[in-house]
Amino acid sequence: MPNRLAERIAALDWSSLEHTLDERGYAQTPILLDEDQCEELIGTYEEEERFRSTIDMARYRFGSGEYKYYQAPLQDLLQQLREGLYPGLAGTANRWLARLGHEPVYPASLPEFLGRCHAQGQSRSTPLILKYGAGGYNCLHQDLYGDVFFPFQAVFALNRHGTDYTGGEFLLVEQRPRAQSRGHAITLAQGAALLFPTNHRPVAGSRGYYKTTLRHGVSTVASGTRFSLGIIFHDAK
Ligand SMILES: O=C(O)CCC(=O)C(=O)O
Ligand SMILES: [Fe+2]
Repeated sequence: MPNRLAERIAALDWSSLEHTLDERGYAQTPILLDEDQCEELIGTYEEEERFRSTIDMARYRFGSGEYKYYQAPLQDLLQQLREGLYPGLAGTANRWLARLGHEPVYPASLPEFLGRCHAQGQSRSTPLILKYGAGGYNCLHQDLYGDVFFPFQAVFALNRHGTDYTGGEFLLVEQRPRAQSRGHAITLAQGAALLFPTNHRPVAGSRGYYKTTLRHGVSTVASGTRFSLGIIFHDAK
């Protein structure tokens, strides 16, 4: 059987994604995971041996809901997504560094980048699946798990907004220097990903680029159950 996920990843229009990332800071991909693949991933949720840890978000006051970090080695689907999305994002990560006056630091491939994480003692796998029931939410946060971090991450909607759940919009809040913050509420199609900055982004100002700080979260799920998949590229301490 042809590997359709690999084809869909290979067919991504990076010049358009890069343009959108540069202009808006975040970009949605077309549908990369079909319904069966989304269901397969949701199905892993109860298979405890696949995970290295389970977090009850209320316990840490992260929100209300639960998430689980997949144990390495990742299943093919997750490995393909993580490796396949990395190179296009690394180009933008390096371009953004240049805009802020820094040298490029992100290597071209995920294995090289993970090698750096591991050399810094960050070797715990970070891709995760999240589940929120009615009333669930995720407080605004950043996912930095050590000194080495990749400046983009991806989140996939695994089920259908409006059908499987209502509410539960993805939230991205951009804190501008000496100005009020701007919020974006985003609903993703099942199987599509949002690519967004983990930490900062450069914005064009009248005297060159300045840096804004981004945080993300999820608004309250009004009804149903919402599942999502987070692809974080750096490993954790
Ligand atoms: O459930 C969501 O959409 C947010 C997930 C999240 O915080 C992440 O992937 O880092
Ligand atoms: Fe997150």
